[in-house]
Parts: sequence; C-alpha cells; structure tokens
Amino acid sequence: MPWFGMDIGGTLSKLVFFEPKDAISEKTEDETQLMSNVTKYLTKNSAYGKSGHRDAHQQMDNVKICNRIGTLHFIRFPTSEMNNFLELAKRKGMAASVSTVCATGGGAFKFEENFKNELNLKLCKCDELDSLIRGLLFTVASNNNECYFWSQCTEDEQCSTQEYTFQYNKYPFIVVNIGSGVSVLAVYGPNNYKRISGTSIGGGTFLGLCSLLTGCNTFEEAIELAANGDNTKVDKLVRDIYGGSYSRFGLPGELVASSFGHMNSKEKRAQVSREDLARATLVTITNNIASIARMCALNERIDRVCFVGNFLRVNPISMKLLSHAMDYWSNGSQKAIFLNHEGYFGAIGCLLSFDERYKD
Ligand SMILES: Nc1ncnc2c1ncn2[C@@H]1O[C@H](COP(=O)(O)OP(=O)(O)O)[C@@H](O)[C@H]1O
Ligand SMILES: CC(C)(COP(=O)(O)O)[C@@H](O)C(=O)NCCC(=O)O
Repeated sequence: MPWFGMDIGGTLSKLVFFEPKDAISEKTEDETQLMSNVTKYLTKNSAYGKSGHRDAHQQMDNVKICNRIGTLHFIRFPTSEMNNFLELAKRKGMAASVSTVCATGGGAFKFEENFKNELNLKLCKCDELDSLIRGLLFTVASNNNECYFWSQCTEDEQCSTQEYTFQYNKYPFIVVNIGSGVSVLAVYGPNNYKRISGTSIGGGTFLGLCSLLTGCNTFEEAIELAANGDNTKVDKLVRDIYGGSYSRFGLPGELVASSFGHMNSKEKRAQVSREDLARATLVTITNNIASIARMCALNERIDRVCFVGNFLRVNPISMKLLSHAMDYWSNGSQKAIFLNHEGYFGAIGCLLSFDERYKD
C-alpha cells in the first residue's frame, strides 16, 4: 500500500500521506500499527519539529487510490532540513511498517543513501515531470473545484477568482511549474507531454534576490514586504522614458520598460524602501516568467496555461500579474489557470505511480 509520496525539491520537500478511511476486513497487523501511530501523529498535528507544516486547508477527502477510499494529507518542510526530517521519521517509527517509499524530485537521487542508512527505507524513484503531470491530471479529475482563474485583473479592487472547469476537452494545455527554477511543458494527452522550455530565473531566484536586497528571512516575509511596496520607485517605466505611452507599438506608459532601471541613480536608491525592493523583485521575476509562458503558448499554438509550483503559494500578486500579462499581450486569447494544490502535484503523482508499478 503506497502510504506516502514524496517530492524532494530544490527548496521544499513535499510529503503526501494517504490515510485509508474505508473499513476493509483484511487489514494487516502492520497496517493497523501504522494507522494508530503514524496516522495519529501526522493528522493530529499541523506542525512537525521546527519547520514541518501540514497544509490542512488542502486536505482531500474521499479520494480513491488503489481501490481504497481515504484522505490525502499534505505536508511540507525545507529540503535543507532533511537530516532533521530523517531523525524525526526514525523517532516516530514512520519507516517501521513500510519498506519502500515513492520519491521524486532531485532529492530522490541526492538523498537516496541517507534514506537507506538512516531509516532502512528504499526509495522507489519516479521522474519529477512524469509525476507532476500524473498528479495534476488525477487531482483535476478527483476535485471539481481544483482550477480557478483571476478575472478583471486590470482593476485591482475588482480582481477576483472564479472556478475554472477543466473536465471537458482538457487537451492540449501548457504547464508552467514555478519551483526553485521553472519548467515549461506542453501536455497533449494523459501520457503525452514534452518539456518545451525552462528558465533558471524562478522561485528560488525571487527568494534569493529578495533576501539579499531586503534582509528578509522567509518566503512569507518576502511576500508580505512585496505586498506593501511600490515597484515603480525601483523600475523605470515606459512613461519615465517617453513621458507617456509609446503608442506606435502599443506600449502603455505604466508598463515596466526596464526592471530595476531607476537603481543606477544614487538619489532614487536613497528613496526606496525594503518593501519597494521586494515588490520590484517579485514583479521582475513574475513578468519574465509570463513572457516565457506567452512565447511557449504561442509557439505551440495552445491557449490554456496552467501555472503551478510553490512560488504561487500565498502569492496573489504574481497570480494577478501572470493573468493580466497573458490576457493583455494575447488580446484575450491566452488564459492563465491556477490550481489549489499548487506545489503538491509531483508528490501526488509519485504516490499514484506506486499503484501503476505494483498493481499486477
Ligand atoms: N515556506 C516556503 N519556504 C521556501 N520557499 C517557499 C515557501 N513557500 C513558497 N516558497 C516558494 O516556492 C519555491 C519552491 O517551490 P517548489 O514548487 O516547492 O519547488 P522545489 O521543488 O524546487 O522545491 C521557493 O523557491 C519559493 O519561491
Ligand atoms: C532542474 C529543475 C527541473 C528542478 O526542478 P525544481 O526543483 O526547481 O522544481 C528546474 O529547476 C528547472 O527546470 N530549471 C530550469 C533549467 C533551465 O531550463 O534553464
């Protein structure tokens, strides 16, 4: 039984735990033991050690996996805390009733020996992009409310989310996974996708640059700073260069012409706050990803783009910017779609792959 699926990424490790809730008579001794100890520990707490969190709001009930009905729980911790995780897992007996855990992400390779040595646990390694697509398709099919979009993003007060129905005529679509770095995939069918592009300027870049520029210590702090900042104090806009818009080529005055373009001036540097720098960093990274996503969608002649990855966690600023950029520059023909389980699809897909590999 695949209790766990793990996605060990460049920044965050994501652990998905399946808790069967149906009454099945042939529960084994091991299964009962695991239920009573590990399940209790994982589901009764929402914080583990100093840096592990359970995202209770993302919990999925009544999910069918391996012909069992149960609940999916979502847990994350910084990959830099892997040693502490292994120690905690050992102390709580998490590895006692399972001999293999499905794992994906670069860390499934990097930490394979550590799992073997510390927990006597074998990692069944899955490809991270296969897992991402498998998890995304499963979640969209299992959860009617999974997808949403932002409407009217030119007017900030009126901008709001609306459910997006992705059940019918799903293919093709683009997936932009914004993790530490960014991968762009074109999906043509359940087992038919290709990685069409990528960029190293992703969520890790945002957090790294923001930490350097503002001294912030967490992603949440970086987002909070950005929410209270003004990027126009940092970025040079079209209107700063033209005095208005550059209408011949449809460039509005308030468009960023040069990210961080004001920062060569000593006077302007003296006027910017940490908040302004955080906002400008967020806008720069997000707009760059939006440009790449638009080009990819155009090249592939695909109009629906799903943005996923933990960069979008608690980050409505970026989601609104991506939505506006896709809509504005495509004259309304391209659509940005977001998913509620944004960063967990790799871990979900990896959990499911156990079913595929071992069902016979
Ligand atoms: N609590 C957090 N700690 C660190 N980064 C976070 C956190 N929440 C969101 N992020 C953002 O998510 C990115 C990691 O996204 P994720 O999809 O988990 O990628 P990876 O698999 O590379 O770790 C970080 O680079 C950062 O921008
Ligand atoms: C190497 C990665 C697939 C790792 O995935 P991640 O942990 O960032 O989610 C990703 O960071 C990536 O695609 N980087 C961009 C590489 C490039 O195309 O330039």
